[in-house]
Amino acid sequence: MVEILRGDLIAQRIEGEVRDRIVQLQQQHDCHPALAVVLVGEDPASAIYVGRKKRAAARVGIRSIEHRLPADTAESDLMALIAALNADPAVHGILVQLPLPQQISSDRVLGAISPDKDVDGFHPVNVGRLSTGTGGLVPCTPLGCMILLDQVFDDLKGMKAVVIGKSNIVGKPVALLLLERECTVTVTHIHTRGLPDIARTADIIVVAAGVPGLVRGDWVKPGAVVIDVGINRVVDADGAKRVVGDACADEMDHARVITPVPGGVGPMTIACLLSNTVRAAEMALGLVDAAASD
Ligand SMILES: Nc1nc(=O)c2c([nH]1)NC[C@@H]1CN(c3ccc(C(=O)N[C@@H](CCC(=O)O)C(=O)O)cc3)C=[N+]21
Repeated sequence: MVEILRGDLIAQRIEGEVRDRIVQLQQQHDCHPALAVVLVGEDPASAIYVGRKKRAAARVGIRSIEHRLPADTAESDLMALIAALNADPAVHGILVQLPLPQQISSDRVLGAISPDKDVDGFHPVNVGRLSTGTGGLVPCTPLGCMILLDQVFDDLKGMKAVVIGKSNIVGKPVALLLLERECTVTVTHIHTRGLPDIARTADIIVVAAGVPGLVRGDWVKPGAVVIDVGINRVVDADGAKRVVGDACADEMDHARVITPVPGGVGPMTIACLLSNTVRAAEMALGLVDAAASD
């Protein structure tokens, strides 16, 4: 019988650890970690995610400062806000919610965030550090996936991992983290020829393709572990709205472990955002080095 790995429960444990570190920072350094969340436009899904991040920050004692800008904001105005947040010593983390409206270049915006405040880990300096295994702030969803795998395995060395999806926010960074742990990593995507056969070779499948139910039961070797990053809003045959992952959850009985959607990777992403914010505050105080691996 497949084990359902409850990310929401592990996220609660991480939140507890983050809360303890914040108490230390407050008592020993009079430091109050703060996260600036920038939301441009009215995308309803983005508004929901930002709301979740704010509530989670409040639970652990992180001050969250929300900046809501209209959908027609000029790139230069957003850049000016980022410059002000970079310069503000009371702000430890900056998150610009993606996607951005089309008149704004997300590459330029992400590149303008100070790498030391880049709690998403999307700045090219942090991408470079990740690719050379020299620390930096690591993207939240990939970090959450690795913590989930650490619940299953003592050591990932020598495992065969297949990543499905090649995005900058999940597929590429999670592949680098798996490689750093000495997995043999194959990065694939929806255009990969023979994808089911490749997936069947995997001990670990991480799927972040944004295609509901892409990974079928017969893509998964018996005993494999499936980390499902997909969050897809679908309408059932009976008209009910549901959130489903990129794997067919009801075809995974022969797998060793699968992460549920919702309640799997999503809550881990938020817990890792909180943990990155505390790490940014610790870095600002000189308590940890940006080059440290944790
Ligand atoms: N700069 C930036 N950083 C991000 O990290 C970022 C972003 N932009 N844009 C959008 C995506 C999406 N994302 C999610 C976070 C948590 C859940 C989450 O907690 N999901 C719950 C609820 C799912 C639901 O019902 O909607 C779950 O999976 O259990 C989902 C999605 C962060 N993102």
